[in-house]
Amino acid sequence: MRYFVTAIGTDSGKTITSAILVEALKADYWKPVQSGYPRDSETVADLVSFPVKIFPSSYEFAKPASPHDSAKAENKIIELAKITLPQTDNHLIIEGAGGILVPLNDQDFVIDIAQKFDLEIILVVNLYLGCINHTLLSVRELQRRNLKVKGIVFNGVSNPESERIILHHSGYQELLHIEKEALITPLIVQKYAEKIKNIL
Ligand SMILES: Nc1ncnc2c1ncn2[C@@H]1O[C@H](COP(=O)(O)OP(=O)(O)OP(=O)(O)O)[C@@H](O)[C@H]1O
Ligand SMILES: C[C@H](N)[C@H](N)CCCCCC(=O)O
Ligand SMILES: [Mg+2]
Repeated sequence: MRYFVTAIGTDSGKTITSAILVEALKADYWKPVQSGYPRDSETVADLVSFPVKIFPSSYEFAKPASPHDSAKAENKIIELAKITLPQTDNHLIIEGAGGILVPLNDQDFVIDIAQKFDLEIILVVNLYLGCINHTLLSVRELQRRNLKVKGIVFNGVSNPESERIILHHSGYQELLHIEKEALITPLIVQKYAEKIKNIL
């Protein structure tokens, strides 16, 4: 299995979701493009219960910004052609940066990485007032591109009517709901990994 974890924005819970998926599948992990610190690869390694294989990012930048901007700050340009899928016989969890249409450069977007490698998508939706619109716009773009979507991970304080209308209009299934936790720990990650593993 290879899943590309994307979201309706940044700070949505992609990294915690990725750690849960890595734990559930005992998968390898790859963040193709990383902007800012802490590095998500390190966070995932700290959150899982086993020595996860982490593939190096194709691009890493210091500035915590949109990748096209982080690259520019270092006088670099991200080239989609130079992003190559790590080869592994194991399951692989791939984490995007920010949301779907976050620019890599003046032509390409984060979601083009998933499209290039024909990866199945897991969409993280963090629940806030405004998330319905942001989710349905993201869904429109995923559908316009004919991308295969495994389902949605809801993150945060439950809002049953927001969740229902998102599932209704998207046609996607709910894979998991992550509650607002006081602290994200390896034990919490294991708890959610148990819940999601049979649906992956
Ligand atoms: N359900 C939750 N309960 C408590 N804290 C959470 C929860 N989900 C996310 N967080 C915290 O919110 C912050 C942002 O989450 P996370 O790093 O997973 O976002 P992201 O979508 O991966 O962001 P990026 O676009 O930078 O990769 C982190 O500090 C994380 O620990
Ligand atoms: C630095 C941050 N944590 C992410 N890695 C990148 C978020 C880019 C968001 C760009 C945008 O949508 O305006
Ligand atoms: Mg992240």
